Amino acid sequence: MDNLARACSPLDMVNSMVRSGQYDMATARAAIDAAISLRATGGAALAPLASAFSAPREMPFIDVSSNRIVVPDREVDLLFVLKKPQVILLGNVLSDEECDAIVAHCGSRYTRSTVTAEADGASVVHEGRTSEMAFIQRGEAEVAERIDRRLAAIAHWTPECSEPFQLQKYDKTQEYKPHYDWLDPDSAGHRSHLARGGQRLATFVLYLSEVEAGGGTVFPNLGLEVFPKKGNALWFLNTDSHHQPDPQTLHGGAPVVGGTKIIANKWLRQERYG
Ligand SMILES: O=C(O)CCC(=O)C(=O)O
Ligand SMILES: [Fe+2]
Repeated sequence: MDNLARACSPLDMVNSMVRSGQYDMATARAAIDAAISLRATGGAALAPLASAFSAPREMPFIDVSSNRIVVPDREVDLLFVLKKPQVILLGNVLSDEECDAIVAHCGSRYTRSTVTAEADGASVVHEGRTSEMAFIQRGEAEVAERIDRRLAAIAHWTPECSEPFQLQKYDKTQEYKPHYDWLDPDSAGHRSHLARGGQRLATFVLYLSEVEAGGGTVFPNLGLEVFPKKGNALWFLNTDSHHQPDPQTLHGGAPVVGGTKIIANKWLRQERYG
């Protein structure tokens, strides 16, 4: 109640409770919802108010019980599954035409890629990420909306709880050195990003171009390298089931040796991202 009075966000409080190791996600959410209800009624009674949290369930998930995943507008192939941390390669997620349409839509709007500065959360150029990037905002392109809905169906997670597509274009020698996609709750700079939509629970990397040589997505701690293939999508969970960062998810984009690699990132958040 004190924290609520000091206007900490409900999500911040839930994440802190879970990090303390004393509560699981569901218990922490229920406790914060109850405290909010109590506060709204002046402490008189527990009114059944709507939850402060918008996410539909605890974690996004992909159904791996069958080798084909059927979503309303496509049949997707399950190519491999790594159990822990969960890394899944999906085939036939996008058609060639869809990949080309997304790339064409972004045309020449790329700028040098940035990373989030730990000190203040600013977007800064970094020697570890030498690619160029472009964004597709929500509602901007029909093809992006369609793929957004498809990914939402595959991952059982509402598109509202995800970031807009971020494209990355790597020419020869360009790379993204190993890093984490999760936001670090102990970094002042990341906290402002966490305040908008919460943690990045899962990542989709959509491969939009064929690459002649190099450019694999590498996981140094797992001894894994996934090579880009147009229309495929790589998925991994960035956190455990309690939404806590998983250090095993260290990954990067290896230098491109021949051709141009273009990917679209889609990050699924804990809460509505807007
Ligand atoms: O280029 C890749 O394969 C991975 C890109 C990546 O990890 C990122 O943009 O966060
Ligand atoms: Fe990444």
